[in-house]
Amino acid sequence: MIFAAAGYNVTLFDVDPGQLSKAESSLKTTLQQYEEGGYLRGNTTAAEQVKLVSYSSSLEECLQGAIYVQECVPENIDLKKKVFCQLDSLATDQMIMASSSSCLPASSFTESLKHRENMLVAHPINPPYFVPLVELIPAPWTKPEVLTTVRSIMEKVGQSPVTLRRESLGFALNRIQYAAINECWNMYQTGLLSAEDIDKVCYDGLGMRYAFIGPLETMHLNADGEFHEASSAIEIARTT
Ligand SMILES: NC(=O)C1=CN([C@@H]2O[C@H](COP(=O)(O)OP(=O)(O)OC[C@H]3O[C@@H](n4cnc5c(N)ncnc54)[C@H](O)[C@@H]3O)[C@@H](O)[C@H]2O)C=CC1
Ligand SMILES: O=C(O)[C@@H](O)C(=O)[C@H](O)[C@@H](O)CO
Repeated sequence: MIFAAAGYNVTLFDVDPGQLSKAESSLKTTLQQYEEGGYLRGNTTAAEQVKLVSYSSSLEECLQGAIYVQECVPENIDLKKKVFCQLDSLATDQMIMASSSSCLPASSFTESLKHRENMLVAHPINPPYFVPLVELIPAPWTKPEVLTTVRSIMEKVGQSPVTLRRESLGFALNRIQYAAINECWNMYQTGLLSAEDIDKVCYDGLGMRYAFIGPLETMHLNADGEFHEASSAIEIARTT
C-alpha cells in the first residue's frame, strides 16, 4: 500500500495462494476505508492505487523487472536462508533485496550468496502505513550505494529511514523498546502501578512526548546535571 501510494507498481508473491486472495480483497477494502476516512496516502485515488498492485503465485514472474524486493516471510532463520537463496538465483545485478526481519541480521542468511552486496534488512514498524520509521541495517558486505538507494526509496514513499552503521542485536527500535518493556514489567511485578496506569505513562506521557521530541533532545533541554541526578535516583529506586 505504501509503495503503490507513491506510484510504484507492486507485485505480491506468497507460497500460500489463499494469502494472495486475502491480500487482494483486504487491500481493496482497506484503501477504500482509508480514502473515506481521509487517511489515504499519495496523490491518487484508492481505485488507482489498487490497479498498481498485482498478485503472482510464481516468484520468478513476481520478480520480472523488479528493482526492489521487500521480503516478509516469518522470522525463522532457515526460512530466511531458503527464501534469500531463491531470490539470489533469480536476481539481476541491479535488484535490491531487503528483509523485514525484526531480529535476524542479514549476515545470518546472506553470507554465501552471489548477490549478497545487494541484500540488507529494512525493518518496518507496525503499523507501517501510520508509523513511518524504517531501520536500515547493512550486512558487512552490503554495498554503501545499495544502502543509499534504499534510504532514498524509503524517503520517496514517505517513510522515515534511519541507517545503522553496523549490525546490532535488536537493531535500534527493539533495543529501546525492550529496555522500556523490561522497566514496565519490573514496575508491574513489584506492584508499583496497575497495568493500565503503566500503559498510560507511555501513551499519555512518554509516547506522546517522543512523537515530537526525542530522548536525547529532551536531555539537552534538561537542567545541567539533572541526568546524573535522575539516573542515580532511578538506580536506587530499582534496587529498593
Ligand atoms: N508483524 C509485525 O508487527 C512485524 C513483522 N516484521 C517482520 O516481518 C516478517 C513477516 O512477519 P509477519 O508479516 O508478521 O508474518 P506473517 O506470518 O503474518 O506472514 C508471513 C507470510 O509469509 C508467507 N510465506 C511463508 N513461507 C513463504 C515462502 N517460502 N515464500 C513466500 N512466502 C512465504 C506466509 O504464507 C505468510 O503469508 C518477519 O520477519 C517479522 O519479524 C517486522 C516488523 C513488524
Ligand atoms: O513494531 C514492532 O514492534 C516491530 O517492528 C517488531 O520489531 C516486532 O514486532 C518485534 O517487536 C516482535 O517480534
